[in-house]
Amino acid sequence: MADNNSFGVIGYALAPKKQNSFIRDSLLTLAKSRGIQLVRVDSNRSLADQGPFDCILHKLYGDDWKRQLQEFQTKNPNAVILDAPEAIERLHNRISMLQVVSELRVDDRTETFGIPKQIVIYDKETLSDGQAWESLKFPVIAKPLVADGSAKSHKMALVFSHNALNKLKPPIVLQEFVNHGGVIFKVYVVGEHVRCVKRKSLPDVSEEKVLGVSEDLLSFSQVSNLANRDSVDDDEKFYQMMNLDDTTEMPPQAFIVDIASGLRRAMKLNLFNFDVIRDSRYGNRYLIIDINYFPGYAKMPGYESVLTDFFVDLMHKKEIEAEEGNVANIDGGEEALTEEKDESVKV
Ligand SMILES: O=P(O)(O)O[C@@H]1[C@@H](OP(=O)(O)O)[C@H](OP(=O)(O)O)[C@H](O)[C@H](OP(=O)(O)O)[C@H]1OP(=O)(O)O
Ligand SMILES: Nc1ncnc2c1ncn2[C@@H]1O[C@H](COP(=O)(O)OP(=O)(O)O)[C@@H](O)[C@H]1O
Ligand SMILES: [Mg+2]
Ligand SMILES: [Mg+2]
Repeated sequence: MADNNSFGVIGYALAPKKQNSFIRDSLLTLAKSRGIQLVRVDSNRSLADQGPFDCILHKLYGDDWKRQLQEFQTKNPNAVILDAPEAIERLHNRISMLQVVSELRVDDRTETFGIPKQIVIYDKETLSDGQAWESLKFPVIAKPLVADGSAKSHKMALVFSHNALNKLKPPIVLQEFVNHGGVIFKVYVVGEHVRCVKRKSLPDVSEEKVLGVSEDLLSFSQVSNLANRDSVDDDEKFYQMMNLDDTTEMPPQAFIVDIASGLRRAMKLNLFNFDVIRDSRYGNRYLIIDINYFPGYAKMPGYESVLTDFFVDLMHKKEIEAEEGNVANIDGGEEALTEEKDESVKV
């Protein structure tokens, strides 16, 4: 329930692990000091029976949850759903996830970007049919087609030759492995805020290594996320483990911001991150390999103030839109509060 000092109540619906990592006292306290109350949605009760909420922050899956959000929105047309389930769903499939990158244009830069060459395989028969993968250069990374947050959806395999393909279980995406110096850039987006950090990635694979490997398939999972947040009590130590103490140059911030803004608008999402690698063959070519909805923001130093600023901003925009008599859902599209009057509050 809203108290007198509150100008915004945000209901959060998160899986227990996410709740533990994201909803920290430091976030609650800072948000509260700026008039934002974060209230847990009770998963044992219908969402529509709870509130009042100005906004729902969520990372839950399934038809039942989607129905609950719809029901809540019908009952509370002025509430903001962060983000729309239909927009999030695009990220649950590793092909549709990256399609949006191919459609994106960023002008006037010396850097270029794209996605690695990839194909999708739906069944075992296609896997044994050489024609399907003959245009791909090995090694390739086999990724589960579905990216639904399950442990299974993060299980990858580095495949050195086509002989190992029969060990894989479709539906999968086969994506060319691109040498990138063992460093990955993670770009966290919170509305208009964009923060790029570097993390450890898979090491480069040389031609000799490909020829010399005894195993033709190497399985791995969440390489860039090996330090367990819960096992590292000291924030400083944690950041040291996750962020590389090396000399790898960061990509130009303006370039990253352009891509982030383009993705935000195209996907109509406010809360996401994307993984970028720099192709070692060129030095100024960047490849986007993964996009995640509502990622581990708590790993971003100072996440409390970034998220609080975003919530405060959102409430202001909502207030203005309400005065104009034009409120419903927000999406990541367009600039804030544009002239056009459609049914959405824009951020
Ligand atoms: O939990 P964390 O902090 O490791 O966050 C995970 C993300 O790590 P990152 O912020 O990119 O380092 C992680 O990113 P990656 O896929 O590892 O690039 C996912 O976003 C993951 O969500 P899901 O399992 O795909 O639904 C995120 O997991 P959830 O907490 O959302 O389940
Ligand atoms: N095409 C690629 N070339 C080189 N390394 C890659 C490629 N795709 C993925 N990786 C490595 O594998 C890791 C996991 O892949 P990713 O697509 O990000 O899956 P997840 O959703 O589990 O994070 C990346 O963080 C990166 O280290
Ligand atoms: Mg990733
Ligand atoms: Mg991912």
